[in-house]
Amino acid sequence: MRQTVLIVGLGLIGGSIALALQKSPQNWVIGYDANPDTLQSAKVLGVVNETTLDPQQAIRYADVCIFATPVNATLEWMEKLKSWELPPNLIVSDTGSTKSLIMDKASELQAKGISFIGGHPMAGSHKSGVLAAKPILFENAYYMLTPLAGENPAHVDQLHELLKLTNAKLMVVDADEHDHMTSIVSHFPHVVAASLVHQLSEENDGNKLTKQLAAGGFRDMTRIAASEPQMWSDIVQQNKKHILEQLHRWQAEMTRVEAIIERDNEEEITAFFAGAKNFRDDLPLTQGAMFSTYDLYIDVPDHPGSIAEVTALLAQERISITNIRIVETREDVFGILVVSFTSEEDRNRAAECIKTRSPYEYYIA
Ligand SMILES: NC(=O)c1ccc[n+]([C@@H]2O[C@H](COP(=O)([O-])OP(=O)(O)OC[C@H]3O[C@@H](n4cnc5c(N)ncnc54)[C@H](O)[C@@H]3O)[C@@H](O)[C@H]2O)c1
Ligand SMILES: O=C(O)C(=O)C[C@]1(C(=O)O)C=C[C@@H](O)C=C1
Repeated sequence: MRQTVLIVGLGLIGGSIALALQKSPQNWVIGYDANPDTLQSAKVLGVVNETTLDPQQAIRYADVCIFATPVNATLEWMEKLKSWELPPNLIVSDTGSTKSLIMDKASELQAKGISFIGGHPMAGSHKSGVLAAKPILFENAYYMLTPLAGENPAHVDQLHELLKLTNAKLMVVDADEHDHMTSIVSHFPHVVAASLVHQLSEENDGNKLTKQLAAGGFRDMTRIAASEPQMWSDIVQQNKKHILEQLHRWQAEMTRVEAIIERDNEEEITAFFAGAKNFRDDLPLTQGAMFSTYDLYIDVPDHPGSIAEVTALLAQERISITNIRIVETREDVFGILVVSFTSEEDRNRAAECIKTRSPYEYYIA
């Protein structure tokens, strides 16, 4: 079925959806963004088929409209829709990280005969903007849809079918349940990461050496503190109830940890870490293909050709690499080479190849 899709907000998420939808020649993607530079880049990079400066006009030709704007801006756009002239059978969706307030607003739209099906792909990055957009961002990630009771099932099916191009795992959930679940797996961790960075910043005021010592542990715990501030401000405002609930649980947890450390009982302290490790080891951490979990860390020396040597060995074994990057563990030392694969099997084969055919050490995180 030929479809015209209007995407409002062409950053990391809107741009990635636009690229994924263009995999089918049946889809024609029109893009709008409040930032003229983003709009220009989206056009030049082919992130969309066409751009518009007037979404109110462009929506008249759309079958589907997706808002991929920060969640407070999405509410504003939804309010505007009420007075716009819309085509019959238009399906409106969004990609927002919160769902309750957006679905409350969707009920107001439904009362006016506008079909709004909430959406949220559970993949992303601390990177933002159109330049970070990738068509594979959502591969294998969960993509939640939150249709209202009384939504036209044919519309849900149509949106589901369209979004299959993202290769995400689509599922339907209740909006409040969504906000509860995402508060612990996503929203509250962003608050904790930002607070840890604030804590380091204060410590660093006392001793400037402190931040130089931050290594892998601090980096891994705080990567998401580099995310887009406006986006997270909106999310925290919209999911205040559930985030505060998690924060109160965290305060109780810190009191519990404080008591464990005070008691100074080795067995109890080890059990505290072991309990967390056991649960963490079994987590089905699903991520977009861009951020594959099948990573191999290889300690390569800082001399020309060492990276080429590793990639050549893997190529000889016909093992495909999805990503390759260097992680800096220290400012003054050449980093660790992180090679990503699409499956555990490929990573195991690569590990065997590095072990038997190279002098380098490797580890799997
Ligand atoms: N970043 C993630 O990891 C992630 C993952 C899933 C869902 N989301 C959600 O998707 C949405 C977009 O996030 P993102 O990461 O793509 O952000 P982004 O900052 O990369 O992109 C947002 C885009 O929206 C544009 N914009 C801002 N206000 C606008 C407005 N009023 N009208 C039109 N355009 C406007 C910005 O110029 C920018 O290009 C947010 O609602 C976010 O909660 C983000
Ligand atoms: O990977 C990251 O950096 C993200 O923050 C992505 C992340 C998450 O918390 O997992 C962030 C917000 C979303 O709504 C979905 C995914």
